[in-house]
Order: sequence, then C-alpha cells, then structure tokens
Amino acid sequence: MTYQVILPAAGLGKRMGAGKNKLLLELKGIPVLIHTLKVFEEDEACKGIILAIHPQDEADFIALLAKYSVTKVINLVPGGEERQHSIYNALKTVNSDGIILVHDAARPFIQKEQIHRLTEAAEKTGAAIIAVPAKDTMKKVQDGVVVETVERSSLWAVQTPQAFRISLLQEAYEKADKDHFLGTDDSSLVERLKHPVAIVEGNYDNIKLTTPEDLFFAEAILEKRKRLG
Ligand SMILES: Nc1ccn([C@@H]2O[C@H](COP(=O)(O)OP(=O)(O)OP(=O)(O)O)[C@@H](O)[C@H]2O)c(=O)n1
Ligand SMILES: C[C@](O)(CO)[C@H](O)COP(=O)(O)O
Repeated sequence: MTYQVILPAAGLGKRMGAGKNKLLLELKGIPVLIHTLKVFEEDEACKGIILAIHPQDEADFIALLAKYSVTKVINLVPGGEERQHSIYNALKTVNSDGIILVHDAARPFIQKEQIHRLTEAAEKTGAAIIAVPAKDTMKKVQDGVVVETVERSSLWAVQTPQAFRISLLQEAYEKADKDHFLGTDDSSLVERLKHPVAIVEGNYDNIKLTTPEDLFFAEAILEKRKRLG
C-alpha cells in the first residue's frame, strides 16, 4: 500500500531547551531529522514526503537534505503556530487521493514494518493510528487532587504515524479550522466526524524526543538496535 507522509518539523523544541530546533540535534553523529527522513526515504511504499518547516530552519534543512541525499521530499511548507497548523499547511498542498500519514519528525525510531501494518489498516478503515498499551496508571487531577483513576486496561499511549484516507483527513481539518478546534493529534480531528479510528499496536521504542532525558533514551535505543541487528 503506497502512501505520502507529512512530517511536521517546524516546532521550537521549547521543552528540549536546546536553544534550536531539536531536530537539528545529533544522535550518533546524524541529525534527528535525518534519522526520521531515512525511514521514509528507504521505504519503497513511500511516494512522497511533505516537510513543514520553520522559516528560520530552511537553509539548515535544505543543506541537510542535500548532504544526506534525501530525494523524496516533494514540498517544503511553512509551519504554523501550533503543530496542527503546520500539518494543515502541508495538507492543503495535497491534491491526490489515497493514503496519507502524519508523523512527528521528532519520532526517529518508527520502523517500516509498523508503517506497513498501519497503511494496510488505514486502507481498510480509512483511519488508523499507532499506539502502545499504557504501562502507567493514569489519573485525572483537579486543583492538585485526584478526581478519577482511569481504568488502565482500556488505555493506549498514542504515537505517530497516524494514517488516513486523504479526503477524510482534509474534511476533518476543514471542520476543525471552521470550529476553531485544536487537538493534540490528528486522530482527534477525525474522531470529531464520528469516523472510527483503528488502533495498530506499535512498540515502546517509538518515542518522541521531547525533553532532554529523551536524548539518552534515544542513544540507548540506537545501541540496542546495533546489538540486535
Ligand atoms: N508549531 C509546530 C509545533 C510542532 N511541530 C512538530 O510537531 C512534532 C511534535 O511536536 P513537539 O514534540 O511538541 O515539538 P515542539 O513543538 O518543537 O516541542 P515543544 O512543545 O517542546 O516546543 C515535532 O516534530 C515538531 O517539530 C510543528 O511542525 N509545528
Ligand atoms: C501527536 C502525538 O505525538 C501523539 O502522542 C502528540 O500528541 C504530539 O504532542 P506534542 O506536544 O505536539 O508533541
């Protein structure tokens, strides 16, 4: 199942505190952005990558695409104030049908096998997301006091990629824009259409590099993969 992918890469990395786009930080000498891009560059089912970038990063990103021979980037679009705005800017440039993925550029450890299970599910259902069963107990808190412990057996920790029929995601984004709805993931916009979203189980390696300790976890994941081959 072929697909296109939108990679939102226009964040400021405030929680990382690196003083620059965290996607320019290096893991084993290679920028995070390139680790993520290479997964899709090397996936024969990926027919095109649309990168949402911050204008201040444009020169650095273009230089990296050339240095690492990334050929599948078909468009660079300006990011927006929020992740959702960056993705919407990219989605507006898509004029085809089929399946589109949205994947955080800050998640460099996604693997082709998971992507293919995801696209197959999205082909069947129109919408599918990668997630893993929650390992921690989650509680709702108000004013510093627990108000509810959420039943863990039904909880999943949602990641990206998230995969959709292009027309469905475009409808969801148009409605969210009209309603001024801001979600923390793309699936929540599709759920507002009362459209079912399938869960595809991924793995716990697919972390999002968000805070400084994640860089240490990332190095450990790379070391594990090197040892396991
Ligand atoms: N306005 C934004 C915000 C985020 N992103 C991208 O969306 C992904 C997930 O966002 P997050 O991890 O929150 O990145 P940042 O927004 O950079 O982090 P922070 O919230 O700590 O600033 C990242 O690849 C980020 O580059 C984006 O394209 N446009
Ligand atoms: C989309 C996401 O990665 C799913 O877990 C997450 O919601 C992104 O959150 P962020 O704060 O925009 O990184």
